[in-house]
Amino acid sequence: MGNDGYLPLFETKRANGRTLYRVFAGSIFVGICLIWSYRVSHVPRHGEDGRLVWIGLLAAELWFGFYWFLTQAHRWNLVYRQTFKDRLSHRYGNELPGVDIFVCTADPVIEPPMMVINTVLSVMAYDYPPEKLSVYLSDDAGSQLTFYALLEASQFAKYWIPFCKKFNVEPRSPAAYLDSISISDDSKQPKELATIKKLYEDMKNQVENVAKLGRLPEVHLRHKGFSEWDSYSSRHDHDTILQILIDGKDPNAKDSEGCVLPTLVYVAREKRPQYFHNFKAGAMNALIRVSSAISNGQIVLNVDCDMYSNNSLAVRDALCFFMDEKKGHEIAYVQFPQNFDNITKNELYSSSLRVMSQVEFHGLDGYGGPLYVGTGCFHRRDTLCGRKFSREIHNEFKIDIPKDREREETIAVLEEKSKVLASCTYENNTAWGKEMGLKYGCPVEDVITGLSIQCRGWKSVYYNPERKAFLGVAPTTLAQILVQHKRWSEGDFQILLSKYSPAWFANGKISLGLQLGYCCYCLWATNCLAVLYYSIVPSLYLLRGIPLFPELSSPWFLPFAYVVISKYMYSLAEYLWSGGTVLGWWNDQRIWLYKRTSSYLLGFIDTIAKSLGLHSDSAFVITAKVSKQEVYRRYVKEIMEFGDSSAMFTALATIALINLVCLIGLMKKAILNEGIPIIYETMLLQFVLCAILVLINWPLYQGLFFRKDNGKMPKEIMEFGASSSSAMLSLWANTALLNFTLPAWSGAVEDGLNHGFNEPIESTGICK
Ligand SMILES: O=c1ccn([C@@H]2O[C@H](COP(=O)(O)OP(=O)(O)O[C@H]3O[C@H](CO)[C@@H](O)[C@H](O)[C@H]3O)[C@@H](O)[C@H]2O)c(=O)[nH]1
Ligand SMILES: [Mn+2]
Repeated sequence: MGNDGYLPLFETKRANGRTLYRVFAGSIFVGICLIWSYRVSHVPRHGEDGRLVWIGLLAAELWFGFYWFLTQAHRWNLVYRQTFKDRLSHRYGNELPGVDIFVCTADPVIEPPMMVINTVLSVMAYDYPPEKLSVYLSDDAGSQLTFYALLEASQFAKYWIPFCKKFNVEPRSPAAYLDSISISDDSKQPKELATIKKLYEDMKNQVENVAKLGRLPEVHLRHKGFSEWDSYSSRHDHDTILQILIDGKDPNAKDSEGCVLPTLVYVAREKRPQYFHNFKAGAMNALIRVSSAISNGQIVLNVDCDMYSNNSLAVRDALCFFMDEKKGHEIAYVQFPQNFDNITKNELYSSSLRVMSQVEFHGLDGYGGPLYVGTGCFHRRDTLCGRKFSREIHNEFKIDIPKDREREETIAVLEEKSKVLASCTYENNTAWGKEMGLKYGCPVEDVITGLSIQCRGWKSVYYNPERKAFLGVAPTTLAQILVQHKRWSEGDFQILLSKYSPAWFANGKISLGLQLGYCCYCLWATNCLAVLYYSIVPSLYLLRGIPLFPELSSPWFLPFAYVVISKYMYSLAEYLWSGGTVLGWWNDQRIWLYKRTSSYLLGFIDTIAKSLGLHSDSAFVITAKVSKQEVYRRYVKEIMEFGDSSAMFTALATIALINLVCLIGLMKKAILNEGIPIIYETMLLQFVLCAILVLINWPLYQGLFFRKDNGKMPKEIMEFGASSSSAMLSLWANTALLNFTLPAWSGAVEDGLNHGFNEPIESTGICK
């Protein structure tokens, strides 16, 4: 309670142990400075072997040190939030603002309609006055199948919502709920459970049958909504399709218990080949306009079609922030973490974003608020539409409860009026996509939009309650995760170079901590250079016997050892605190490397090419939400999936092979020359680096050499990786260029080994 007796609707607590953490971080910083001093004071003289490479290492270490500094913005000032929903209910009762919920989908094959309608049903069943809830589904594929599924869902909702309320069901996605309970003949189970399950199964069978057949049976086509497809040519060329499936204001729209139902609307905005549609940002902006004509809720929740609501009270949680009388007026959006319900124990692809949601976002929250990450986020409608913050703003939720709930116009008129708002030309010569709504031109429309809102003076809040508010589908193959991270790293890097850059545009508009926090993500892509360098060059020099790090007996060894060991011990501890396992952390380190040497590399190249005008807007590759059974089985068993060919795999395979050859070459050399103690003394760090790179790449070697299943590395990658790594090695070894064929590769390896083994090395190497 405040001094004036005011009971806030939420409280904010700073994390314990911050001083301890800061002392620890300070000690690492000292270590980093010592590493830098070592590099600067030991540069080989002009003409000496390894001078250039040394300068490269200095650059890489300066980068790593600088980047480490940026990551401190995520850890320096963690805060945790707590809401008081009982106070909200007590103070406001049912006098709550309207909430419009936007669900986006874009492809009925990779985002199956059953998944989409489960998400829709879960948000329709929020514990919130239904007359104030409206759900909009944006379908960028304009798919009849998705529309049909939604139509079915609108019928099923009449039974599902009262069932949820009567039995206080959680989660309110029917699939997730029914999967979580076992249905038995047990008489203790209510008979309603069996009934609802049967209804759900019937609906599922119907939808899946229609999907299998690829067309709708005659009887279904009778619904007037399907006539909207009469003028439809393709998903890239059609009129706006808009159907109000449930009108919450219609006195006849009641559930099976006679209670009001939330409004439910299907929208496929107009698409024409000559108009660029701006992906999800375009879909969201169309929804903002359409919903303003139909329900105009003051709060907008946005979820991706795979992110079902796992906590029916989340709307009330969000309102505790917006409606707090003292601080609520500053808050533009409340972001919940992205959580997933298909994460395996040790997360082979590190797809849970665990540390980000358990640590980093709490850190950003301490500096003014988290990024907007596109899903699980509640916005004020007006801030999303470009409103600036001003001190005069006070809580101004208009809680009007219309006595007469009937509409002045007919649904048909309203539908026609709303269609115009979703047309291709509506945005011509307007501020939409620039100063209004979500921003266009960036593959991470969410982050850039959130940043611009914060730059207009608003704060945001990160709320990470114990019971997860949303659960989605994480990528289940290596290729998917790499492609997703390419999009993210590329988009974030574009933001850095854009006019909204957190580095300069945000100066003075948001706190320095938040600026650094944003830069940390915006510089993901740039990490590729230093990591590539570090994961190739020291190993090549190891093979040649040229030390690049201090010897074990040198005092300079200590800062290296200290920084590496303490940084990684801390990272392990952080991962475990965040709920992960030791093996999960190890997998996370692997994906850390893979992302940097493939996704970020391509993201970096594409962004540079784009800023030089060499290629146009980047596409939005939608993340698949279903996989073949066989692939899924491997995912559950945590067996890495390579399968299809991908340029990114080539980069990974090349690096893995180079390190393998270097390590084998070194071992051979050491054993034959009895040089192990010398390596230990002179090149321990380099050896450890190379050995860890080999160890961490183990699943990749398995995929390349040992696996027989369909998830193994494709042959082309094997060939290409082998030739590119042998080319690099042979260039390096200065021997004749090798043939780029597979059989020759073994020869290349042999050559590499022989070279390392036989040739005396000029500089301080061990083979002198
Ligand atoms: O043209 C498009 C492309 C995508 N989407 C929808 O956008 C959402 C996100 O797409 P997804 O492929 O699942 O991307 P993710 O990488 O999982 O998405 C994260 O990153 C995106 C930005 O890169 C954000 O838009 C998302 O909200 C965020 O969850 C999905 O619901 C799609 O249906 C559209 O509506 N129209
Ligand atoms: Mn997604």
